[in-house]
Amino acid sequence: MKIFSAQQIYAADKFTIKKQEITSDALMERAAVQIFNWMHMRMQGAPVKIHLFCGIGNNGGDGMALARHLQEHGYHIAVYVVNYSKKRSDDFLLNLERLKERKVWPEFLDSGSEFPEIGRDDIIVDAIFGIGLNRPADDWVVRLIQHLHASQAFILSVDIPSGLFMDKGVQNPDAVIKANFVLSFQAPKLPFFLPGTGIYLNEWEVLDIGLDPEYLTNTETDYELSGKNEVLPLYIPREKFSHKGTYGHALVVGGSKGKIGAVHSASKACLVTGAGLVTAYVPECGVLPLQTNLPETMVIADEGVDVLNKIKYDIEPKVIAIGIGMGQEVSTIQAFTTFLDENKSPLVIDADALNILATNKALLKRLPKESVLTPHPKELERLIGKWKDDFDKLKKAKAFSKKYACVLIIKGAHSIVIYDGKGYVNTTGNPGMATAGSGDVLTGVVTGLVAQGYSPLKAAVFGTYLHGRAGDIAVEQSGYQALTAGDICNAIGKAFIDLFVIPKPPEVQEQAKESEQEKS
Ligand SMILES: NC(=O)C1=CN([C@@H]2O[C@H](COP(=O)(O)OP(=O)(O)OC[C@H]3O[C@@H](n4cnc5c(N)ncnc54)[C@H](O)[C@@H]3O)[C@@H](O)[C@H]2O)[C@H](O)CC1
Ligand SMILES: [K+]
Repeated sequence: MKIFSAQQIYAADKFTIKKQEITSDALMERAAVQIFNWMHMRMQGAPVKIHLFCGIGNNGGDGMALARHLQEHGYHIAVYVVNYSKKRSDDFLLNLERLKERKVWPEFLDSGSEFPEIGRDDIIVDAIFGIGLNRPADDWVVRLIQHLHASQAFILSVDIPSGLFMDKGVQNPDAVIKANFVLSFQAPKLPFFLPGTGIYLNEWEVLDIGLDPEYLTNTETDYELSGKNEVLPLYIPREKFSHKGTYGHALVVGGSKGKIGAVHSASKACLVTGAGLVTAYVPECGVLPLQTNLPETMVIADEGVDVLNKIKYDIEPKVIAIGIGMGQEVSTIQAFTTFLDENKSPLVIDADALNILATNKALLKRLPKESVLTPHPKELERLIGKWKDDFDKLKKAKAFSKKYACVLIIKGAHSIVIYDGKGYVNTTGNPGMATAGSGDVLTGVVTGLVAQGYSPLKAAVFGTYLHGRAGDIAVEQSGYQALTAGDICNAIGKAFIDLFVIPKPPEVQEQAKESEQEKS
């Protein structure tokens, strides 16, 4: 699914209005009807008080039009105009008039107003600012936002939580609505997925307001979401007459005394992702544990006993994962440098190899094109420098990926794969996966995919999805706290199978759950 910028959404509006020969208020009406239907289906006429806070732009216009539909269906509403500017949009004014025609008189709030009382069990509709926010909100609006939070009522935000910018981070946390739910038009917005801004919403859903498909299909976006629909076409089926050679030989280089487990996790993940052969290259101390615990992998011992000293082998791997548990001893740094000079295979680079690259930036030039780098936030900072906010981070990450022609996987709640000026935002995964070794498994999965012939970019996007999905499947058994990297690894097979499971409609899922409960 594409993630559009604010400018692209405005352009889509224009295009749609022209092509479908409709007025802009007809588009607003569609948006309002969609929200109304969503609410009506859930509330079924319940006599809960709904407070609608509407700005004076088109987001506020949506709120006004929604208020009209709620009123027509007998809902108990109170409408407020958050009067932060004299510059009202035409469609806001039109919908204000339509509301007045129905004898609904909104209360106008400004800097001198006493704010309305809101019950804990009431519902707040937040239509104060939409994607048009372009400067920080006035102090009194910030006070209003705090007042809404203090009520503890459920907050439903229209399009985007008010106070979030589309292209910059949060400067004043008090100036942003914390939404329980966001109903966003046509496509989700980038801030929903970034750590500094995503914390302002619990859940989101997209409502289709019928923007023109021609525009939506033909417009290239800087970001897109990677869900099941996007990754399924990447899947390469296994051939009947294939053999292990078909699926590539992967080499996993890393480990040091006390950190051999990292190589175990990555190698196992590589195997269960489908690589034909996996060889682990470790210091001598790693040979016995790996041979004992992971007999399906082959092991090559470095001349170093506790750390890597040479990185010499006589196989020709299709792909090499390097860095996990490797440490940064002087001899290891030297071995890694020599390795980069001689290496011809595609690379997946993680952990200590990233830290070595960060402190010796000249080495970055020696990476083969399309190397996959998998930094967590601290490793990323060492590579690209400090950032002002998430948007600045993405800009710097894109510049880095361009400069070194590499694929970056920025690990996080929504990992983002960066390549060739574009970001692929992952949709799978859960907080249980913030656990030791989880990243080693990701490295193994991506490596396993490259071994089988996936391009590095496809391997990064698909691998990140599979890794998260495996975590989601595993957490159902383990719970968040007890989830281990081993559980994620063991669920990778199920994540593949799940690609081909067609989700049942919600009511069927509900019935299945109920009959499960009855049985137990
Ligand atoms: N295709 C769609 O998705 C549609 C979305 N709709 C809704 O329209 C808004 C965007 O509307 P817009 O009028 O451009 O922006 P806002 O409602 O966010 O209004 C802000 C308004 O106020 C000015 N402004 C910005 N920041 C401040 C500030 N801090 N203080 C004071 N004033 C400010 C700014 O110049 C704007 O004029 C979108 O989110 C949807 O909700 C359409 O209804 C249908 C199509
Ligand atoms: K809003």
